Amino acid sequence: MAIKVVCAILEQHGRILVTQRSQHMPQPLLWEFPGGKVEPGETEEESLVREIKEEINLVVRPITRLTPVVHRYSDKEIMLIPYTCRYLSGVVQLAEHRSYQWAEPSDLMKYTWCPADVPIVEEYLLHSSAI
Ligand SMILES: Nc1nc2c([nH]c(=O)n2[C@@H]2O[C@H](COP(=O)(O)OP(=O)(O)OP(=O)(O)O)[C@@H](O)[C@H]2O)c(=O)[nH]1
Repeated sequence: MAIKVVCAILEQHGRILVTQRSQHMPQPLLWEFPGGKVEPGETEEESLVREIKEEINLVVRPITRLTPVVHRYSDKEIMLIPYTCRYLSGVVQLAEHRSYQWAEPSDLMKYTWCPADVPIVEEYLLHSSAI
C-alpha cells in the first residue's frame, strides 16, 4: 500500500513556495513542495494544514486537489497528493528544511525535484498557464 503524502502548492504574488530537504531527511537536498504524511483519522486537508504549520509556520487553506502521483522509491511507495493552497497568515520559519525559495513559475523546472514531484510540477504549469 502506498503511503499517502499531501503537499502544498502555495502561490503568493505570482510565486510558488518551494522547499529544500535537509541533509538528514530521505531524498536529501532535493526540492519539494512542503507537506507530509496523512495520519490516521485525518482528512487530506487537515493533514496539509497541520504539516504546513509544523514545517514552515504558515497557515494555509487547501483549494484545489491536483492529480496524485504514485511513486516507488527504493524503500517505499508513496502517493503524493498535491493541493493548490491559499496563504492565510504567518511568516515562514523552517523547522526541518534546509532552505526555501519563492520561485517564479517559469523557473520551476530548473529545480532538482524529488522524482515524485516532477509530474506534479508539469501538471501545475499546464493548469496555471491555461487560466
Ligand atoms: N512533503 C513532501 N514529501 C515528499 C514530496 N515528494 C516526495 O517524494 N516526498 C516524499 O514523501 C515522503 C513522506 O514525506 P515526509 O516529509 O512526511 O517524510 P519524512 O521526512 O518524515 O520521512 P520518513 O518518515 O520516511 O523518515 C518522504 O519520503 C519524501 O521524500 C513532496 O513534494 N513533499
